[in-house]
Amino acid sequence: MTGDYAVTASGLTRRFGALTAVDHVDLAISRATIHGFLGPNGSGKSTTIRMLCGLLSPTEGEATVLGHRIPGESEAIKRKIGYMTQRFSLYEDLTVRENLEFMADIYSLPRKHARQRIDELLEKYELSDRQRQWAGTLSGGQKQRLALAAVTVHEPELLFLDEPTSAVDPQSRREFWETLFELCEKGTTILVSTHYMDEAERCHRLAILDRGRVAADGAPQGLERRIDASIVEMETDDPRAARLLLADLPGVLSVTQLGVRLRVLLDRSIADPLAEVQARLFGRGLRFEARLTHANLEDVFVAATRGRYLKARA
Ligand SMILES: Nc1ncnc2c1ncn2[C@@H]1O[C@H](COP(=O)(O)OP(=O)(O)OP(=O)(O)O)[C@@H](O)[C@H]1O
Repeated sequence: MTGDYAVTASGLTRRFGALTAVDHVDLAISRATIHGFLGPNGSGKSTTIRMLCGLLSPTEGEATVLGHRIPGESEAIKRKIGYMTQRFSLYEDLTVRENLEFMADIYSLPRKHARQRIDELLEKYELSDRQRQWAGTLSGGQKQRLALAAVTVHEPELLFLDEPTSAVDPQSRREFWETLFELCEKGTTILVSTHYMDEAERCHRLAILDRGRVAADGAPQGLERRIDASIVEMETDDPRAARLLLADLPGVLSVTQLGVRLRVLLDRSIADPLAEVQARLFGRGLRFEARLTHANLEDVFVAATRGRYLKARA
């Protein structure tokens, strides 16, 4: 079975003292797909990735990465993967080219092959004319491109990208994702963590992590169809008052304001969510219009985490 999958995990768990950072996570990531990890700060995304890279030992559970077991075969895994962190892990006082040469050296690429590969990557990531510039002086988008070039010098079969787009602008994010799809089409498997819903939506499959557990797992469109909540969208002349009235209605998971519109998520157990919302607002001096609507990925995230994070922000 592991032949079909680049990564499998069963009951993968990591504790730090009393804290369970990753709590019995199961995974099956097909080869040549993009698999997303979506989750709030501290939900265990980085810790899971670090275990799968062989950098951190699990407290419990099992996993295979490209057919190798972790943690026992971590050394074999490290040669076949690329791992890019939020901070890009570049050597700021080396030049762009030296950063790539250093990585080629780590992976023992023969000198001639390394030179060709580095030229190819500099061209591909539009860094040829900056190859003698210190990496520390590059812009955020350029650093990101160099970091991706650096972790793909040895043409890894599997890429772990831990929030790779958190420090770059929307245009760079878009271009970065186009590159990920190109790599994926050529056979690379990618596991990417993100806080952005639009990025999560682009993954072939997605795991939503919450407090170390997989709270939902599947193709983004499937998750939207199978959501465990009802959604009422409404327009009102006093969104703030309506939001306050709805926030404590039993069964309401979250109320999000979008200009004059409100998006209300209610527990699936409520038989007639539209009637509940209307009953709460009637006779309160508000003008409003409400309707049931389809879920988007943010709704799935809120339902999977039972509104914990949006409610906390409201
Ligand atoms: N080495 C460590 N020692 C102690 N606690 C740790 C260690 N590494 C992570 N943790 C804790 O484990 C939990 C999960 O952290 P992790 O970095 O995996 O979350 P995350 O989902 O990647 O968060 P973010 O989105 O902020 O990067 C956090 O509470 C964190 O403080």
